[in-house]
Amino acid sequence: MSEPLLAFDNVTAGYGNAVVLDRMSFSLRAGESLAILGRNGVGKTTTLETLMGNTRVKAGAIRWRGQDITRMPPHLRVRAGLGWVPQEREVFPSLTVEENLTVVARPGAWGLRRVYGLFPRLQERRANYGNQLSGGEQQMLAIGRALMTNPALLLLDEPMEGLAPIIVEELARAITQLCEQDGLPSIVVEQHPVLALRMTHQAIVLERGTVVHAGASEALAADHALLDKLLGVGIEEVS
Ligand SMILES: Nc1ncnc2c1ncn2[C@@H]1O[C@H](COP(=O)(O)OP(=O)(O)OP(=O)(O)O)[C@@H](O)[C@H]1O
Repeated sequence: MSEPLLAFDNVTAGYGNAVVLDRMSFSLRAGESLAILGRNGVGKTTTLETLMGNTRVKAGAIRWRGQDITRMPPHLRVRAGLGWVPQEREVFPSLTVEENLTVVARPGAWGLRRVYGLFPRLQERRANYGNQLSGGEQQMLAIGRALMTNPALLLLDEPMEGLAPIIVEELARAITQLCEQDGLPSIVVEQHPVLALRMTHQAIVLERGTVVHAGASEALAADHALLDKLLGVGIEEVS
């Protein structure tokens, strides 16, 4: 089998002396999307932070496109193709939508026109400032901005958090389109398993910083008893 796009190999990592990830292993193949699920505080965000180089790795290795990036500084990881959409969105408030997008642009297939095609709402709001946007629009802008860097992998940390159901649907459609039609792999950290499993090919479930389940998203979504066991999701919530 060919080398995975991304692999965590027994990664132990945390903040200072605190260990959050405990010998974590998982991999992602090219063209696939992965959901990272788990209850509060199990290390989902820390997994993305570790991938971006923002934690202290004590043991194990991270390989990206065949290269060991375990010790690579964060800015070089961005240059190597990791596109990070932080949970806080971090839209620049005093720049317009269009400026927010163009300020980070790097050459590649993604440009303004394509981002506006994915999120027509951003085009309508292109002259508005970051601080004039709704939460949903900010999230679209955060994703659009990551796309403008022309990443090879998109990392989304709880993209739906706090958003109205209609916006959640719009974002879910866009994220699914990115992977299915545009062939852009993604990792989605989500509190809501049903939504995350719908948008992804593969899923891992974490408990106390380690992977306790790995498999196809569709299979996990259909196994209500397993979902309940792993995540405490009642059957009524998954139907
Ligand atoms: N910057 C930090 N410094 C120290 N400890 C941290 C830091 N960020 C997170 N932690 C701790 O790491 C553990 C895992 O947190 P993390 O945010 O990765 O979990 P999560 O699964 O994403 O949770 P949630 O769904 O609540 O966001 C928690 O115990 C948290 O308190």
